[in-house]
This record gives sequence, C-alpha cells and structure tokens, in this order.
Amino acid sequence: MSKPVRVGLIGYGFMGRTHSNAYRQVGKFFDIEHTPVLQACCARSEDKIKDFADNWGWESYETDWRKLIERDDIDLIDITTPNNSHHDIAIAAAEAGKMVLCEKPLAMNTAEAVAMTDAIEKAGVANMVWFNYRRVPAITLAKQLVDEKRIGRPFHYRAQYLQDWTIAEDVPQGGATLWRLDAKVAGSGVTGDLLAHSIDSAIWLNGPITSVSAATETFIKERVHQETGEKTKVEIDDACMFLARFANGSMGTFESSRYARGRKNFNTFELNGEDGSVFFDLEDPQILQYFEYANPTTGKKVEDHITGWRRIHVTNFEHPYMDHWWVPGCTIGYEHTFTNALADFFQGLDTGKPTQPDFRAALETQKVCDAVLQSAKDKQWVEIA
Ligand SMILES: NC(=O)C1=CN([C@@H]2O[C@H](COP(=O)(O)OP(=O)(O)OC[C@H]3O[C@@H](n4cnc5c(N)ncnc54)[C@H](OP(=O)(O)O)[C@@H]3O)[C@@H](O)[C@H]2O)C=CC1
Ligand SMILES: O=C1CO[C@H](CO)[C@@H](O)[C@@H]1O
Repeated sequence: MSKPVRVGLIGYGFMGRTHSNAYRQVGKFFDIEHTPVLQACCARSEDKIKDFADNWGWESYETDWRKLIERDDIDLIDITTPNNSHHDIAIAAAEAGKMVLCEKPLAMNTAEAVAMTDAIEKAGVANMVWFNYRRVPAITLAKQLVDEKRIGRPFHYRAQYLQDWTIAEDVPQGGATLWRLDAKVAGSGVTGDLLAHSIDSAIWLNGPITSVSAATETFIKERVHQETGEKTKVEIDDACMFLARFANGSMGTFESSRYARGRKNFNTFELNGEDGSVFFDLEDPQILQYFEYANPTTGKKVEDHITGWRRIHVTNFEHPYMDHWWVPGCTIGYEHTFTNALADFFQGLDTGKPTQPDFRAALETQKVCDAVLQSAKDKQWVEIA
C-alpha cells in the first residue's frame, strides 16, 4: 500500500533539478511503500520558481521558505539552497515536525552542525544528508568489499577531488553558483564544497579520522563581488591538502583544488590493505579497480604471473543498485546517484531502519572540515574530538 510523503523542496538550481528528477523516478524503479508527492517548491525569485514548478510538475510554489514549513500539507523539507541557509531552514523544519533532507556540507561550521543535529534528534524526525557519491554503485561495491574483509588491515587511504572552473581572475564571487567563492555564503572553499565528499566517503569506507595536518592556498586574492561590483578579498580556500590519521591506525592523504587545469569533477580514492586494494575515479564511474592478494573465504594468498589489478565493470544485477535499472552492461549516470539515495531513504521509512548518512554522520564530516581549516591556520596537527 502506498504511503504518500508530501515534499517541499527549497531551491531550483543544480541540486533542485537533480532532486526533482529523483523524486519523479524513484517510485518507478524501486519498490517502495513510501512514495513522494511533489507538493511544493520554493525560492526567492518568483518567475524562476514558477517556471521550475511547471517544468518538473511541482503542484504549487512558495517564495518564502518559512511559509513552506508552516504548511500542514508538507511532510518533508528538502534543502538545496546555499550553505549559509541550511542551519535556519533545517532547525525550523525539524521544530515543525517535518522530515528533513539537507544538501552537503551540512553547515557553515561545527557549531551550526551541532545545533542542527540536536534539533533533528530532539524532534525525532527522519533525516538524511545528500552525500550522493556513496550511491555510485562502484563506491558502494568498494564498501561491500571492505565489509567482506577483502582489504584486510588498512594501511593507506588516498583521496583527490579536483576541478578547474575558478582559474580565471575575472570569475566574480557571489551570485548563482559563484556563491561558492564567497566565504560568507559557502563557509569555506574546496574544504566544505569538495573535500566534504571525500571525507564522508573516507569515514564510511575506513572509519573515523582522529587527527589532521593541513595546508590551504588562495591563489587569487581579490575578486569582484557581484552584489557590490567592488573588488573584495577572497576568503575561501582555493586548494587544500591534508594528512590524516584514522582510528584504525591507517594514514591518509587528501588533496583538493579548483585550479587543476583539465580536471572537471575528478573524485578519486584508493584504499590499500594487507590483503587487497580498491581504487575509484569518478571520471571512469562504472569501474571499480580491485587488487586481490588474499581471499577471505578460501584463505588463499595469491601473487603469481597472472596476479594484477582487475577492472570490475559495475553494471551487473549482482552489483549494488543495478538490479533496479537496465540490463547488465548498460550503464547508469550521475543523476541515478540521487535516485538511489532517495530509494534508500524511503526504504528506511518502510523498514524503520534509518538511512545513512544522517545529520549525526554529517556532523562528523563537518568536524573534520573544521579541524582541517584550523590546522591550516595554526600550521599544526589538530586532534578531532
Ligand atoms: N551532493 C552534491 O553532489 C552537490 C551538492 N551541492 C550542494 O547543494 C546546495 C545548493 O547548491 P546548488 O544547487 O549548486 O546551488 P544553486 O546556486 O544552483 O541554487 C541555489 C538555489 O537556492 C535558492 N535560494 C537561495 N537562497 C534562498 C533562500 N534564502 N530561500 C529560498 N531559496 C533560496 C536559489 O534561488 P533564489 O536565488 O531565487 O532564491 C536557487 O534556486 C549547496 O549546499 C551545495 O553545496 C551542490 C552541488 C552538488
Ligand atoms: O559534487 C559536487 C560537484 O561539484 C560541485 C561544485 O562545482 C560541488 O558543489 C558538488 O558537491
């Protein structure tokens, strides 16, 4: 029996579109009791939100998120607005008893993330943070291999997240998408925007991070601000590199930049353990590379003339999520990661087993982001409480 969940989506931008697409698709590809109703969307620009509602089939729209939250025909608030608004919207939604889905990074800083997590847990509402890369089937398969103990004792975790879209000096700060260059709206630069994804994946695959030592750089020191037309100091990190220690004794390196010419959304990780390794690259998203040294079922250790890295094409029915899509060998793409995430969320409502990552998990990632920025500022290792 279908259990309708009436959604109120805030934001019509990049993520407003991926989420709208996911709400439309999820019930068609996954067998879920809780199914979304596209009840209302919301943003400040009335002409744009009206067009958006018409295009995606949202039944109504609002221009003030507070009004959306007050409506008693809304069960779930989905936040796809810039980072500086997540805190107020999430807390108001939780206090109104709505389920809350929030885009990453959870907040501007740890203090905000703690308040949001407290409000969500006090209200006892279902929640999830959109770290969608966990739902790339190849990354989910990496997690399965870790859980099956195919990697063994971990030694190294290595992550990169590289882009190149801010290299030109005349890219302004502020405005649509470019709010990412304005620290007052974004909170930080690549640390919150890109490394938050890498950190979420790392914690999921390799456990908690206990300390970090970081360096950041801002290559272009001043940019025109769209609101004032004035050249203003750039206060975000354009690039960030950090070393990490994990609670399991392994070591990590993380690198992120928006100045890596030619790299558009280069999100990679490698985990090396005593018994095996995995490597993933989002520019080759169907593939998980796996090196098997020891087989956990047979106990057999192999290093002979045919041993080597294998490229697993993650498109078979046996692979995570893939039995919900097409036939083996037919690929899925970026947008499916959001549909897969929503399916997990609704299945969590069906079964009563909450979906991860929730606000508390995202708070752990936020703590690491803050420790990274603190370490870069103080030029010393920072422990994570
Ligand atoms: N999971 C992932 O992989 C990704 C996550 N993100 C995250 O998603 C969030 C949004 O990013 P993105 O979609 O790229 O941003 P965009 O700039 O594309 O869109 C932002 C939207 O928010 C609306 N908005 C801004 N302020 C308010 C407000 N006060 N009230 C209501 N609506 C508001 C804007 O409309 P208007 O100005 O008319 O109000 C616009 O529709 C960020 O937190 C970002 O980090 C982004 C990309 C990928
Ligand atoms: O995954 C992502 C892709 O890049 C965007 C920036 O350009 C990020 O905001 C986002 O989280």
